[in-house]
Amino acid sequence: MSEASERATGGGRRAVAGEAPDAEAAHAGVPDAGANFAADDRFAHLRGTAGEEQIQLDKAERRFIRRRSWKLLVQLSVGVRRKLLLTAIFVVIAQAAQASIPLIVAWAIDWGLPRMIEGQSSGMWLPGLSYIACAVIAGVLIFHYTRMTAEASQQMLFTLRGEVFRKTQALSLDFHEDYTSGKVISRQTSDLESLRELLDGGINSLVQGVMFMFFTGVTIWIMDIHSGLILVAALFPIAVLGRWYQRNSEVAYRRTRVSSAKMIVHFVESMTGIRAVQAFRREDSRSRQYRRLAADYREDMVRSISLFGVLQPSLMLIGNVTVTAVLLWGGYRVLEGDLGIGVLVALVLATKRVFQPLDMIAMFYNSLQSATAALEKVSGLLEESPTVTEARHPRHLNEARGELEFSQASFRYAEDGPVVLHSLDLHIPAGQTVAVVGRTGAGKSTLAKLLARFYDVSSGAVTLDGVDLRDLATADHHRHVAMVTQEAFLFSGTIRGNIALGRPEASEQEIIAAAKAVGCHDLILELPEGYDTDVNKRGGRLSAGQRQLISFARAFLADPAVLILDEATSSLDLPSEALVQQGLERLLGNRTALIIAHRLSTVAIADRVLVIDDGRVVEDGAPEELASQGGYYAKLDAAWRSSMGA
Ligand SMILES: Nc1ncnc2c1ncn2[C@@H]1O[C@H](COP(=O)(O)OP(=O)(O)OP(=O)(O)O)[C@@H](O)[C@H]1O
Repeated sequence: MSEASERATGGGRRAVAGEAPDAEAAHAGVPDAGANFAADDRFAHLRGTAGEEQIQLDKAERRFIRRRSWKLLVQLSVGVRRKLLLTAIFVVIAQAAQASIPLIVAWAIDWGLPRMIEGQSSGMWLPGLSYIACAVIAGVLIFHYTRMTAEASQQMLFTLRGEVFRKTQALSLDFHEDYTSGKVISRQTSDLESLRELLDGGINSLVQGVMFMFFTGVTIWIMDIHSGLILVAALFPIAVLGRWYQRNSEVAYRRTRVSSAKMIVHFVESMTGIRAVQAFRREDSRSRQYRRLAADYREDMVRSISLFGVLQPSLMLIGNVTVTAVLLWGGYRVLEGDLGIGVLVALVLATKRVFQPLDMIAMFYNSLQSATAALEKVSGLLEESPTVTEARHPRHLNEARGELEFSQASFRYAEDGPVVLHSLDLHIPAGQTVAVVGRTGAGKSTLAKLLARFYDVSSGAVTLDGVDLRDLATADHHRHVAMVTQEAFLFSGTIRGNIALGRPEASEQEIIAAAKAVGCHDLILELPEGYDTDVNKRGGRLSAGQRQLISFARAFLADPAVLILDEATSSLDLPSEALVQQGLERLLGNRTALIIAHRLSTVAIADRVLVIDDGRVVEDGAPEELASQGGYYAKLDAAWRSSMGA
C-alpha cells in the first residue's frame, strides 16, 4: 500500500500533536504538550483547542489540563534552568540574611546593651557590623537575582511567543477557518501578557516571600517555642483560606480568559471587516455588541478581583491576631520573668514581619491563577497539529511539466459534513489554461484549494506530473504550484518587497523584468518612490487592479509550472480590466493554469472551460464549443455578452 493510501481519509479532520505522526509534533522548540495523554480518549474533548470554552472541569479534567500547562512551563525552562537554580540559591541566602535581622536586634538588646553599659565597645560594634553585613549581602544578592529572573522569564516568553507564532503559521487552513484570527491574537497578546506578569514578578515574590517566612519562622522557633507554636496554629486558617481562594479563583480566571478572547475576536472582526461594517451601517450595532462583551469581561474581572479582595484582608487579619497573641502571651511571660524583654521585642518584630510577605504571596497567587488560565489556553493551542503535513519520505520533483490529474477525488470539509466534490476524474495536460465556472457554492474554490494543498482529498488522489500531492515534498509543491488569490494581499513594506515574495533571492533586474512582463513597471515608476514606495503609506495605496498586477508580478517571479488563480469578482473599470487581462495573459505563458473565472475576457483566452455544479463537472470543453451547446456555459456566455452590450 502506498503511503498516500495508508493515510487517514477524513478530510478536514482536526489533529492534535499527540496523535499526528508528523514532523511538526517533534519540533525542537516546544514539543507537544499533551502527548502523554494521547492514548487516553477520555480527554479527547479537551485536546488542543477543543475544550477551550469549558469553564467547569472535573478533577481528572483539571489534572489533564494542569499537567499539559506545567509540562509546557517545564519545557520552556530548558536553557534557563541554570539561571533559575542560581536565582533560587541567591534568594535563599538573601532571605536568610534578611530574616536574621530580628535575631541581631534581640542579640543587641540582651547581649550588646549590658556590655556597652559595662563599657565594652564590642557590645556595640559586633551587632552593628553583623546588621550591616546582612543588609549588604541581601542587597547585592537581590540585585543579581532580580536581573537573572528578568532574563530567564523574558527568555521563556521569547521562546513561547516564537512558538505560538510558528505554530499558528504552520497550522492548516481548516484550523484557522474554525479558530479565527481574533482568538489567535488573544492567545498571543493578553494570554502571554498574563504569563509575563507571573514570570516577571510573581515567581520572585513567591520564592522570596516563602523563604523569608520560613527563615523568620525559624528565628521565632529559635527564640521562643511558645511563639513558634502560636505561629503554627495560624497556618491552619491560612491553609483553609488559600484552598477556598484557589478553587474559586481558578474558575473565575478561566472565565475571564474566555470572555477576554470573545471581546478581542469581536474587535478584530470589526476592524478587519471595517468596510463591510461601514457599508452596511453596522457601526452602532457592532459597538453595542462590543460593549456587551466588554461588560461581560469587566464583570468576570471584577468577580475574580473581588475574590482577591477577600483573601488579602483576611490574611492581614490572621497576621494581626497572631501578633496580638504573641505579644499578650510573651508580655505575660516577661512579667513572670520567663522571657527577656529584648526577646519579646524581637518576637513581636519577627511575627509582624513573618506575615508581611503574605501580601506578596497572595498577589503571586492571584497572578498565578490568571497565568494558569492563560497557560491552559496557550498549551492547548500548541497541542494542535497541522492536518496537511509533509510525507515521511517525500518525493522530489526538481522540474515540473505541470500535468495535473484528479483521480476519483472526493472531498468533504468535515468528517461528518456534506461531500463537496464527488469522485472527480479530471486530467489537465501540461500547459493548458482551464477556466472553471459554475454557480456559487458549486465547489470551484474547493478544487483550487485542493491543488494548492490547503486541504488534502478525503479519498482518491490529486497528482502533479504523476506524483500524489501528499507525497510531494512541500518545498517542491510550493515551487511548482502558485496561487494568486482574489484579494491580492500586499504585506506592509515596499512594492519591491511585495514582488520579491515570489522568489526572495531574486535580483533587482529579475524583479523589474517580472513587473515589465505583466505590465506594471510603468505604473510602479509613477508612484512617489517607484519600487521603494511603501504600500501602506499615502501615495502608495494601490487600486484593486494595480494590486492584482503586483500579485501577478509576484507569481511571474516565482515562475511556477502550475498557476491557480481565483479571479477577483469585484468589477474593475474598463481600462483597468484591459490592463489586468493583458497582465494575466503574459503571466499565463506556457504554464498550466486553473482559473476560477468571473469574466468573459478570461474565459475567452482559456483552452478549456469546466462547468462545476454541486461538486461535479457537468460541462467540459473549449469555450466556443460549450457556447453552442445550450448548457449552463452557453447561458453564462450570453449573459456576459449582453451585459457588455455585445
Ligand atoms: N471551510 C469550509 N468549511 C465547510 N464548508 C465549506 C467551507 N468552504 C466551503 N464550504 C462549502 O463547500 C461548498 C463549495 O464551496 P466553494 O467555496 O468551493 O464554492 P465556489 O464554487 O467556489 O463558490 P463561490 O463562487 O461562491 O466562491 C459550499 O457548499 C460551501 O458552503
